[in-house]
Amino acid sequence: MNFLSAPPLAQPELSEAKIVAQSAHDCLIDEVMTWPKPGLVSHVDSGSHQDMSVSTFIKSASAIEPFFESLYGAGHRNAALSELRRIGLAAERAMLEATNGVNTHRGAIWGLGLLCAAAGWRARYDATMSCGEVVRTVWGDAIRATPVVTTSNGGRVCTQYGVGGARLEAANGFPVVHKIGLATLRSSRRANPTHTEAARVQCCMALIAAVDDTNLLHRGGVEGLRHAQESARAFLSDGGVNVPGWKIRAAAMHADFVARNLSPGGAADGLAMSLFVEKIYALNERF
Ligand SMILES: CC(C)(COP(=O)(O)OP(=O)(O)OC[C@H]1O[C@@H](n2cnc3c(N)ncnc32)[C@H](O[C@H]2O[C@H](COP(=O)(O)OP(=O)(O)OP(=O)(O)O)[C@@H](O)[C@H]2O)[C@@H]1O)[C@@H](O)C(=O)NCCC(=O)NCCS
Ligand SMILES: Nc1ncnc2[nH]cnc12
Repeated sequence: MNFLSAPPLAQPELSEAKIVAQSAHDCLIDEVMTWPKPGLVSHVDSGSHQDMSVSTFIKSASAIEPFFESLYGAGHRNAALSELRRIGLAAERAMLEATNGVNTHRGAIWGLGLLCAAAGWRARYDATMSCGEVVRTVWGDAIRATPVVTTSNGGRVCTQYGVGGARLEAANGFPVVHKIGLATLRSSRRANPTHTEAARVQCCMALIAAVDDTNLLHRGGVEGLRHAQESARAFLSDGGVNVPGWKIRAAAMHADFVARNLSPGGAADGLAMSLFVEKIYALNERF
């Protein structure tokens, strides 16, 4: 259906919006409760971070959940990016209040927020499109037209190193989330349906190998990014989580990233987003 000629506005089913927001929240929790993720915060330790722990992430995830519901509603009424931005900025303020000023989930608010809006849009207009395709088709041009913020860590390194970062990933419809993250989760689950944490670790490693993560560039420059990507590729080509001893190898990689102060925050967001689209497509029949 052409969404510009859609019938008069219908209110989204409240339960759909709540289920989607709760799913986004649960995926953030599943992400942080995954170990070993190199350099990242988990229930085991705080990785390369001094100012946050698992409890900071749990508080942050609860604080931002209501905004995912609003973003679903905004997508359902085909709102412009400026409206999504207003809700996203309010979510960032709620996150900072809950964490005493620590940036836990800015990238996740952006990515999961747009995907929640896409879930609302596709529930109303065209459920055959993936959430990523919806983001690209409906809001992609507006995202591209938004100037790069030169004051954020991500914005600065995007300008310095000529990478696209979180903005371009979104404008392109989150190809890495769908082609790498979701694909890795699905193949890991097929290979070993009961090893749920191992599937998340494998997904995180595949994303580290593929993403030009602006957090890695911010903390380690090009050398840090390359080291992280090569370490993740070596982990995967040595059999990843499908061979005995994988946890020891992943834990050693975690210790190496901590020693180098590297943190792939963009890949962590990508893991939460991959878990989210997997969940949404599985729930699809209910919507
Ligand atoms: C357009 C925005 C995404 C702004 O992005 P920008 O690049 O300008 O700025 P950042 O906020 O610095 O970066 C965005 C975060 O996205 C994650 N990320 C990194 N690389 C990628 C990638 N290649 N693809 C996708 N996502 C990526 C990453 O998030 C994680 O890191 C955060 C911690 O970062 P930081 O504070 O820098 O971390 P530290 O290393 O600890 O810093 P120091 O202590 O050294 O200072 C954490 O939140 C993770 O989630 C990047 O950081 C967008 O945010 C925006 O415009 N928002 C406005 C609201 C809006 O329009 N919303 C729309 C609908 S919701
Ligand atoms: N688990 C995690 N550790 C550090 N940064 C993150 N950004 C998103 N999730 C993260």
